[in-house]
Amino acid sequence: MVGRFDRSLWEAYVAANKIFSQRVIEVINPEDDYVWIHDYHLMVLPTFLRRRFNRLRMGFFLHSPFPSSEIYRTLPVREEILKALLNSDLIGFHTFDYARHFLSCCSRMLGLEYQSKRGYIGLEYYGRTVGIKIMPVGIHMGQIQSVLKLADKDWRVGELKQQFEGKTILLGVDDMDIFKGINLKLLAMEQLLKQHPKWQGRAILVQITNPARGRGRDLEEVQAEIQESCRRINDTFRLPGYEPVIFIDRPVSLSERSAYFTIAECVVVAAVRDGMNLTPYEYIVCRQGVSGSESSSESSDPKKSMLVVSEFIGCSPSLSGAIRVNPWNIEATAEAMNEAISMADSEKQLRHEKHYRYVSTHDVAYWSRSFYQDMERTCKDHFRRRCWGIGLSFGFRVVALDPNFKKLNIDQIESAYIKSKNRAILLDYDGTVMPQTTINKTPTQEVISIINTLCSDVKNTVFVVSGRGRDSLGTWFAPCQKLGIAAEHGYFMRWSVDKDWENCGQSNDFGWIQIAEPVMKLYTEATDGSSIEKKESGLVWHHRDADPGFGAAQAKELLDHLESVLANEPVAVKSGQCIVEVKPQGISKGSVAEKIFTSMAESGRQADFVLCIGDDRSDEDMFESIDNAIASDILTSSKSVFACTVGQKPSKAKYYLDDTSDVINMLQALAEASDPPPSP
Ligand SMILES: O=P(O)(O)OC[C@H]1O[C@H](O[C@H]2O[C@H](CO)[C@@H](O)[C@H](O)[C@H]2O)[C@H](O)[C@@H](O)[C@@H]1O
Repeated sequence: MVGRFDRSLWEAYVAANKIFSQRVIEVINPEDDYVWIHDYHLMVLPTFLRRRFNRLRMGFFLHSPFPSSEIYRTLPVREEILKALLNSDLIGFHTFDYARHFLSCCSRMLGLEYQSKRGYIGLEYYGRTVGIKIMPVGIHMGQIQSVLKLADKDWRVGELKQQFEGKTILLGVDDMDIFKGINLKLLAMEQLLKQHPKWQGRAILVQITNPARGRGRDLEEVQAEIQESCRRINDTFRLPGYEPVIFIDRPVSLSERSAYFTIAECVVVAAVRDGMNLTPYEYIVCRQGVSGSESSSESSDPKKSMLVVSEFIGCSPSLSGAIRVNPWNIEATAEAMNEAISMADSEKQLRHEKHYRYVSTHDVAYWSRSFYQDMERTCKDHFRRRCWGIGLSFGFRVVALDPNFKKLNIDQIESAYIKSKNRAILLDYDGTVMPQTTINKTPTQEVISIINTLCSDVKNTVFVVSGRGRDSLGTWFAPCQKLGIAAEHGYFMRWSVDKDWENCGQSNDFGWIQIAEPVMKLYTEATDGSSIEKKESGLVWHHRDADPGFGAAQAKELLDHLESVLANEPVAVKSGQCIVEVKPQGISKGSVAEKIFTSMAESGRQADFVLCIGDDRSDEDMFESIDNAIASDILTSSKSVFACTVGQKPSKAKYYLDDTSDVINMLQALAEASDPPPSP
């Protein structure tokens, strides 16, 4: 039966996490301590701790699988859990698959894209970079090695060797729960004896099963199935002095378990889901043995071990010498078991050596050191940044900003505006004065009126600087007679309606379109919802209407593809908001800004006030050009330079506004502070 979501259970879970947070808060020193939270029981704890301490250094490690977004998205509290985890600084997973599922949920449900920088994966979340760590946990080498030295283990090894003399032991060690695939393993054993009769009377499956920790009908059904399979297999294949399945369902100490590992030719894990599963690691270390142990298996003979492991468990990717199986495929698992126990000793030894090298170096101490180092790196700027918490309940998050990155204060810019005499006002279009989500891209009457008021102040030089084509911009802004327009990132420029368009391109060679267009078409055909926009000077591939994850992945691939095929062409390939664009070399919003500042300076009206505002990567070129213009004295360095990005994100701009409505409000304030047009 599929369980329904029960809100009261969720509330109890949240309440338990809250109580946990209160205890943690009592004991930590938030300035010095690192907090490392473990596993699914405490997934919303980061929010409770972050609410209390904005700058607390906090990591989270999930020891269980993170489901694929197709499953996760059915959860009624899906956003709450993701947002809570994102209040940590570093989120760890055992495998790339689990991390990939989490990242894809963040992309699909929260619209967050991850970036990989120099090998580290990070998610930008309100100015904080949340690190993603992929590192499977290891075992405690010291603990196992000390158990291996115990006399009672040696004694038990001796007993077992006697008991199973001449037999080949396949071993299973699992908890009794519904995910461990114990019955699938028994069915595979039965199949092995049928498919390969030579093992009848010789191969034994010893299945150690730790007593169940839970209860319920599902578990009872699984237990009944297991009992029935054991009975059937033994009734069918039993011989005098031979039981093919030995089922041990009592608590087994680590020392006794080690003895079983020592005598087993192969360990089989058939779990259908398991976060990690360290049984194979323990087995490998026990088969290696330690010097000082008396049991003969730990002689100086070459060591060997064999593993058959389910591909659905976290340790599977790290065990490259194991035979990996889909445990639901009984025949294939039986074949893998046969292959494992029939393999030549030399091959078993090589596989064992490879595994032992990995397991002994990647132990639990290595894992925790590595996580801690990544936490240190991820949190290194915590106390330098300005942080504040916003949002209620699970919407709570901390906004962190570089100390030099401030929200644009309207009073401050207005006062600088009033004091200045020559102003340069450069406005991006999409995402700045026009919301990205609006379908009708024609500017509103309000925008036209504000821009017209700004243009009619003789102190102002106002430009719309956009990636869009000159036809649409020219039509939309026809009522703004004095407005300058830079279209297609500045390939075309016009200083006012009564002036001609200038072509600023350095080359008329558009042969590259023959190369770029077929590549873009290929991606368009392969990516449902994507399209190509042809501009006069460039080509744009749009993926806003494609599946978010697939579109973003295809965009990365396309960018790479175009860069390589166009390497010798006079073009630049850039990505932007849901676009990949090819445009002529030397054309950028940065050069537009430079031209405007230079022209103003040359006409004796050097700008003493600059407002430059945009939201996208192409606008960063404008922000950068301001610094260059100051360095080359085209602009004077004064406090009246306002480079502003829309949305809080890493930027070369010193200021930000939250969204387009903030931009319009700010421009409205400047319009109100403007001088009226001179009387005719
Ligand atoms: O420089 P901007 O004014 O910010 O213009 C950049 C691009 O704007 C247009 O694309 C944007 O709007 C599309 C919807 O109409 C949207 O799907 C896309 O994601 C946005 O980036 C324009 O189509 C591009 O040519 C411009 O480069």
